[in-house]
Amino acid sequence: MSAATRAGSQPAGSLPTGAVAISGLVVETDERDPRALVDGVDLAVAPGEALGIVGASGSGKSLTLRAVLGLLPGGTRVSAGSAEVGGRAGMVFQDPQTALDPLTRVGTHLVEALRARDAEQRIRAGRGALRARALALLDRVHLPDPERAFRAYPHELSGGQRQRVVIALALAGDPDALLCDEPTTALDVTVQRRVLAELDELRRERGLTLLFVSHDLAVVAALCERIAVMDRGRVVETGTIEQLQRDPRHPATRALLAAAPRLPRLEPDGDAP
Ligand SMILES: Nc1ncnc2c1ncn2[C@@H]1O[C@H](COP(=O)(O)OP(=O)(O)OP(=O)(O)O)[C@@H](O)[C@H]1O
Repeated sequence: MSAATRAGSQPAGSLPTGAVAISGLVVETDERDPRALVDGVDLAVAPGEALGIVGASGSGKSLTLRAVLGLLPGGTRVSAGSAEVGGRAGMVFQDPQTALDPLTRVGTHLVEALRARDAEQRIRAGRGALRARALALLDRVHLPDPERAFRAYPHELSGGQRQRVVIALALAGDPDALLCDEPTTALDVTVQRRVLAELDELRRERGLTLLFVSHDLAVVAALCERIAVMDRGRVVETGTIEQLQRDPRHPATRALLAAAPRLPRLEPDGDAP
């Protein structure tokens, strides 16, 4: 999907492929007496960079990410500034249930996504070729039995497997940037670590830009070289995890550090629970 949300009059599409640019972004409630939910956010992500947005619940992380995708929820709107991504964006959200139609087999989801991407490039592949590409994607995200997963309905897979399917689905669109909103929050800690390792590997392999939202500083620190801390609709501090740990300046940063005393490293082991 190519996504751009803008309130200004600049021409779209001038960003380098994979770059994300958020500039003076204000998201308000869509009321006569509007309230600012995101209040002047500036963030730039270079192609191939991983930026984490971390903050307490309600700080405006999801709305910022959704503004980049042009997918703000009803009742909210961009009232100033802009948020855009250069090239195609793939998204991975918290709840695989919402990304996967329960009545549609995993293979069908993937084949449709691949066909849509082909159509953008005016390519028409046959069923067999699409199926082979779908199976390769399921294999790529380390699903233990791609053939079985291809035939399965979403509820027939574990939570970790479903989230891998969602990642495969995002990859089917051949994204330049991957935008993730709490993609592992619903998973238990071991599975969470493996899915994060998977995202990290994909990112390095494909040179993907990553914009990753979480309330959990440990998760963001494991994956992202730069971290933006949000509080009440604003970015209050930005830095590497080392900088934030050494010299946290904002109370919101200190609170997040206190909630994540141990900052884990990723430990990929190839297993797919
Ligand atoms: N559709 C909506 N209409 C009105 N207010 C909304 C809407 N969606 C979100 N908000 C409000 O905007 C603020 C920011 O929400 P957002 O979802 O971006 O927070 P968040 O940091 O992602 O939190 P969480 O970690 O809980 O998802 C919150 O106060 C929330 O209540």
